[in-house]
Amino acid sequence: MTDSAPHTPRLYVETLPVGDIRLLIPLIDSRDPLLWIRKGQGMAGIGTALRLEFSGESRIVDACARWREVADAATVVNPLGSPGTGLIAFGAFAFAGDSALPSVLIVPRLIIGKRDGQFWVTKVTVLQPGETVPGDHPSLPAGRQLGEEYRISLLPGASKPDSYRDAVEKAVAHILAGDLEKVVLARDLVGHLPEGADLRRVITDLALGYPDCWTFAVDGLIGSSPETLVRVDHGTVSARVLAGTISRGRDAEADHDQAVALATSAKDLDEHRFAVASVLTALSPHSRTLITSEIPFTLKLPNLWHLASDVEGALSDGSTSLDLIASLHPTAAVAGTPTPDALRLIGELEPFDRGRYAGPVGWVGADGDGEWAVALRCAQVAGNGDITAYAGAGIVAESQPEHEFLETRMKFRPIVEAFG
Ligand SMILES: C=C(O[C@@H]1C=C(C(=O)O)C=C[C@H]1O)C(=O)O
Repeated sequence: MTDSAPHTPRLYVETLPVGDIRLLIPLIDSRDPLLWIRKGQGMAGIGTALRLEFSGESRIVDACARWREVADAATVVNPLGSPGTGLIAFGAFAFAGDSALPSVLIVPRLIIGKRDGQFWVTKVTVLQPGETVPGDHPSLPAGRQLGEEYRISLLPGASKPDSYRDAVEKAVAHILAGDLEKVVLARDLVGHLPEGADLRRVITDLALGYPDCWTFAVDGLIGSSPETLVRVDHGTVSARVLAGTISRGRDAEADHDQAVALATSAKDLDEHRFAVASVLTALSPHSRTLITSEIPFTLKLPNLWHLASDVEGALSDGSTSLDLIASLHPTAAVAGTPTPDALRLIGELEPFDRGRYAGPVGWVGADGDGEWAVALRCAQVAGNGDITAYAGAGIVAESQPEHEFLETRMKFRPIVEAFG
């Protein structure tokens, strides 16, 4: 844990219901946006009341413990009690324990939320010694117009197209040799953000283009993910597992044929089976009532079809959403099977640090409830404006390098188009 604060800050958190908020994106910072929305609902954050950093293999477990201390020490005035109200932290965790990028939990100074016809503002104050109540109450900030339009091309980074195809070939050879069953290999694209560029433009494009996905912005990690790693809400747990992908068809008939081809593809069903099994194995110690359908369904996104399975259950051990992401990450949808062998091969074949790509991104509340997605279809924007986008594909025995390369190209589309 890199957060070395000797004491736990005392947060004073006050939520107030407010009138209709039409749009959240105009409210957030143009260069350091904090956001979590789906179908226009969710939370926006402004400023930083508290930033906790974690690293190493124990980064998620450390975050669980530290968050409990922070929540226990906080005074929360919250007349609403619904998800996202009161004290929350936005979070993004690195995929790997040896990543150079820290994992973070960020408590904003101001949180603005909308959900199921309810609108609220939460103000977070770090109390000074002796202080018991801050002077002022939460109030709605004014939105600001988006900055000028810009277009950025994202080009191959450390992983060039040919080296990606080679890596897939090597991975298939390992699988055929019996070293492992599945590995997810990613590649990267890079670009640079112009001085003064307003990231809310990219976020608006993602949110409008992919309304059914989680559009997120946390510590420079920006994207729109279709995959719910885990959601905890008053004792219930749910997840949406995705693995298995095919392109959309050119017209309605071809599109339908593509969905049928995906739903009957032995290769994709195999990939999917590994992913569902890894989620069930991770969640079953925490829930005795997990339900998932026998066969996956096809999920239609603007850029592709996925095989999907929803998992749901009642929590039997009071786990928080952070406890569960510690158990779940990394799933076979983004690492492979068996996990240790897949991680070793990723380290060997991917010529870059994944950073927070394919790690958990989301939010946690004071009671531990929260929503976490797998950070996919995303890019990390560094403080100096450097942009790195990532996309990967699950490799199994039947995988073909060119096919997997084209699959990553489809998965890059949301982020490439939002910047481009
Ligand atoms: C690895 C990614 O996606 C994951 C891999 C998938 C697959 O291999 O079919 C599908 C959805 C995701 O679980 C990515 O988008 O980068």
